[in-house]
Parts: sequence; C-alpha cells; structure tokens
Amino acid sequence: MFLETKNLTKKFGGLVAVNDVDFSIEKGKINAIIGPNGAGKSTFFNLISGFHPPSSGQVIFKGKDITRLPSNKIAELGVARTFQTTNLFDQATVLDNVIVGHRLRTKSNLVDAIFRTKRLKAEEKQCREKAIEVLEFVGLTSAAYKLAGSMSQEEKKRVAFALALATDPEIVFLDEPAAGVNPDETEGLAALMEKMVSAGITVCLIEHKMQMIMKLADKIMVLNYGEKIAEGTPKEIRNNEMVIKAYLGGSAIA
Ligand SMILES: Nc1ncnc2c1ncn2[C@@H]1O[C@H](COP(=O)(O)OP(=O)(O)OP(=O)(O)O)[C@@H](O)[C@H]1O
Repeated sequence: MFLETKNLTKKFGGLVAVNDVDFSIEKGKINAIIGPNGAGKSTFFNLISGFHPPSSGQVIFKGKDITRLPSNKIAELGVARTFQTTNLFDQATVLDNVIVGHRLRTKSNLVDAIFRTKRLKAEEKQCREKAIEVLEFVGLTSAAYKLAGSMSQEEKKRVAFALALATDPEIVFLDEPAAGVNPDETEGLAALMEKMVSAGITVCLIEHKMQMIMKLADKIMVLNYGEKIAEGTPKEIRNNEMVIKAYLGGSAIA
C-alpha cells in the first residue's frame, strides 16, 4: 500500500479526536475524507503530516514507518499538505509568496545569506523557477505579479495547491480545497486535482462538498467522532445507512 495508517489515535486530554483509524491510500487515486464538523478530519491530516504526534498507532509511507518524524522530514519524503486557510504576505506578489513558501524548505543558512554563497544563489534561482512552474501548473501564470492581498478566494485556493506542489510531492493532503468558492470554480479546482493525478501525484482531500466528492473520489472514508464508520466507493458510501444517519442526511446527497 502506498500510504496507510494503523490504529492511528490522537487524544487531546479526555477527548479522542482520532480513534483507532486504519486507512489505506492507493497510489494514483483520489481519496476523500468526509464527516461532520469536529469529526477529526483535520487532526487526522495533522497526524499523517507530522504536525501533531499521535497518541498511538502508525503511519506507513511506501513501506517506511514515518510516525513521529518531524513535519519537514515527512515533507522531504514526498508528503505535502495544504491548510484550510493559507497565510500569505498580502503586500507581496503571488510569485514572491510561493518563492518564500518554497525557500522555507531549502537548505541554505545564515552563513550562506551573509556571504551570498554559490549555494544560496543556486537555490534562489531554483526556487524562482520552481515557483513559476507550479504557478503555471495551477493556472495562475497571469496572476503571478498580482499582490496576494488582492486575490480572490479561488486564486488563494490555487496558491495553496502551488505551495504544496513546490515541494515535488508524491502525495498531497488537501484540507477543504474548495471551501468558499462558487460551483464553477469548484469544478475548476476538481479538474486541477484530476490534473495532479495525471501528473502522477496521489491526492487525499477533506471536503464537505458532496456533489464534488461523489464525482471526483475513487474512495471515501467517513469519520464520525474520531472513528471510521465507513469506507468505500462513492456509490457504497451514498447507500450506507450509518453514513446517511450520521452525516449525509436525506437531502444532502440528492
Ligand atoms: N490542538 C487541539 N487541542 C485540543 N483539541 C483539539 C485540537 N485540535 C482539534 N481538537 C478537537 O478535536 C476534535 C476534532 O477536530 P478536527 O478539527 O480534527 O475536526 P474536523 O473534522 O477537521 O472538523 P471541521 O470539519 O470543522 O474542520 C474537535 O473536537 C476539536 O475541538
């Protein structure tokens, strides 16, 4: 299996935010995680990407145990993520924001900066080229020199993708990639996720937009109060009694 969690659990004091979750992700597929607010979806992402240490359980990526590795090491191995909200420097251009986001992950240090070493210059050039490349991939070439503060919500969502892609990931975890955008824009972002898969990147996303998920996902996992209550194809999930009761309700899936 490409990436899997085994008995993954996170407790915050007395609250079990993620409870004994086994989940497996196949390479080259779109995997979705759904569930009510507070079900533990973002926490699950935080455990996989190393932002929180799990209380127990394991995360295995390409056969390697990555549980408890620091987030930068996990990113280096090819696991990227986006956040529900991306903090950007509003007074800087979109391009500079992506360059800075990427530079945070490069190797040059203060000594390189003071002496303007070859390594620094090479990395600066490489970061700029990478930023231009990923902005093109996400369809933001024409917005590259806009101030980040003037971007639409949909453009900000694309920048979040670009920041994740700049690390050359093999798998991306997208936390509500289409929240707060209109139906046309949602379709555009879904197409972008499909483009990522075509480029060889495996996708796992959290999303509340059911129509989009049902069309896009190969596999869906449903979390409720931290527990996995179902896993399957969109069709299986749509017809699962427990899921309908806990989350989908009568009209949400129509
Ligand atoms: N750092 C934290 N400290 C304490 N409790 C937390 C922390 N992070 C999350 N929680 C709690 O864990 C539970 C799961 O939260 P989480 O954000 O993972 O849910 P979610 O499914 O992503 O919700 P949403 O759809 O609203 O984003 C919630 O009860 C939340 O209050």
